[in-house]
Amino acid sequence: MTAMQWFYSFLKKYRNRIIIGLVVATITCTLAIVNPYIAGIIVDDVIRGGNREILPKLVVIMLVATLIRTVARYWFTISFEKVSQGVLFSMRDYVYRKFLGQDFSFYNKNRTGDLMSRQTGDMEAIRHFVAWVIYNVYESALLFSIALTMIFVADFRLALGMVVILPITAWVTMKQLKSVKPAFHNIRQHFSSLNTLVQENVSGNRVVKAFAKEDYEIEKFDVENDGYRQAELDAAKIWRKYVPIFEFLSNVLTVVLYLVGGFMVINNHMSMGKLVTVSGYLWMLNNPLRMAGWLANDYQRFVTSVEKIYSTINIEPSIKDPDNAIAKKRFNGDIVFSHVSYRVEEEEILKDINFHVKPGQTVGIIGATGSGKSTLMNLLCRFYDVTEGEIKVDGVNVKKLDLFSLRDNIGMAMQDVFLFSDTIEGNIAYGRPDCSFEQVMEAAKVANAHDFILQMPDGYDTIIGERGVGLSGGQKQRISLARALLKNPSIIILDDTTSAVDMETETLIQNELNSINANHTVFIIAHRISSIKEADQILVVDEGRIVESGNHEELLAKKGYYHTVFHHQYGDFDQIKTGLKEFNYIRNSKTEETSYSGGHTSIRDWGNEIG
Ligand SMILES: Nc1ncnc2c1ncn2[C@@H]1O[C@H](COP(=O)(O)OP(=O)(O)OP(=O)(O)O)[C@@H](O)[C@H]1O
Repeated sequence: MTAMQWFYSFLKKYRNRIIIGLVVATITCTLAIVNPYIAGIIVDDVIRGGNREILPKLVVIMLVATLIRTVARYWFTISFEKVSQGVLFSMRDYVYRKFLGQDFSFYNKNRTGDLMSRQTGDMEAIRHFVAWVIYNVYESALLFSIALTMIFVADFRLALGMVVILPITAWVTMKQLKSVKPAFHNIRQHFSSLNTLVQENVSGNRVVKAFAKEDYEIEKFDVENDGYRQAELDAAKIWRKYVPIFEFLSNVLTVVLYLVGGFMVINNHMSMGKLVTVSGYLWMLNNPLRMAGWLANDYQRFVTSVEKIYSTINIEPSIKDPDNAIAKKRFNGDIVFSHVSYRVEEEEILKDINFHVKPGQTVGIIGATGSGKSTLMNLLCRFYDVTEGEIKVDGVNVKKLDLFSLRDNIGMAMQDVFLFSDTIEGNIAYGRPDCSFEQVMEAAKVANAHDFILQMPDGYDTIIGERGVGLSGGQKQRISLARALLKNPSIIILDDTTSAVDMETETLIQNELNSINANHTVFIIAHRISSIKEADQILVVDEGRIVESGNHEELLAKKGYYHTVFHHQYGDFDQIKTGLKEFNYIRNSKTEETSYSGGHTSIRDWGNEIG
């Protein structure tokens, strides 16, 4: 399918309405011949022939024709506006769905500003084409043809003199269309870049301010802004060259008419009334010629926008539902990674990963930054596909599973927390909008968010900003955790979810999680050993490989990577033991309202205290 065929598929729905609109436009164009024609009769029969009694009748006909033209024109312009809005609505919806259906790779490659431009500026160019350009092109061509026919009827020699203009006009129009095309592509490119810059600066305004980079960003914006202005000027430079040509051609018509026509009237080859009639048709010839340049521009803008949108959405996502996809309401959470490797171009991100997680188990994943921990989970969720090996959930390769079913069974609290501009309740209930308020509260309690939410100005109804502005990092993480838990999924993925909360809160969250864990397979990605120590299985990832696995005690006994990290985080073990004894002594001798909640403090807390 070409870009134009794709566009036509939206227009098709309105074919009847467009045809009716064009029929009405035909009527208005045809009625345009009435007034000049009657003007000629008035000159020849009323003024020169003295037949005054027909004058009122002629005037009434002129008025009625004008009235019908005005009403009909109003009707069909509104009709085309409605069609354009309808086309735009369906197209915007389609493009939006396409965007949402795309995979992570699509969003890695496309800038947000570009995608925004497709949905705004490009859509507007299409709306303008449907609402205005279609009927104007039709009307111009029709008016021109009708006028030329009428002049032919009046006097074919005069008409032949005017026809000479036609091939020249067609040639100039084609030339303009061809030369403005790259200029409009350039404009769209600059518009997208400008959009991207504004979007990034608005989203990242805190970073800009924190680094006092306002001047730098303004300079960058000025460069883009100037680029956009220049692109518009370059395009204008091209099409402006053609405006005087069309203007000249339309004036040539006037000159030809009065020169040839006047000559014929003087030599009595044509009546004065006919010359008046023909000169009345002149605007019907001139206007289309003057409009030709503008219409060519608008058409080219429209073509560029359709091509841009189509090329953006005409990318098949590499991750999609397989044929005969297997869907399951609830998975047990049995997960097997078997010889899984993941490569991006030449870079091996994950290499020969093997592990088995039984339903209800908790798996801790630890490793240096950039070692591939999040990628493991991205593969499980099929945000990307493995390049080798396979991942099975409940014995079925994830590539054979229905994507919705797979992802609906996974509750993920991502490393990079994104909260919507909505109430806290709305954010937590995002995955289960039909849940009750009590369920929202329950999830918030497990995520240890309930208390701080109640302290917010409107509690659960507090509106939080686009990126959760107004909340601390730890608070955002806890809302994101509550959002993941509320789905009650069979698989929970917590990617660095408690990195920004204090140790005490983390302990509380872990205890709450432990109480609900039986029904869920849980993955906890963390840098702090404290977060994963209790896990049934801990995977130590280094440079894309699992270098160690086992539970906490087994890994310590191995005296490998995990052991080293443990000692980095907790210092000397014996010293910790002694320290813990002292700490417990101090704590027990304090009031019961010690800041460390009874029973939750462990070696790791102490380790961090002294660390
Ligand atoms: N789709 C991708 N395209 C290109 N590179 C990728 C892709 N996915 C992952 N990577 C790269 O793979 C490496 C591992 O990334 P990953 O996010 O899994 O690390 P991580 O262990 O979770 O790190 P951190 O602890 O900092 O979150 C990084 O170098 C990352 O840039």
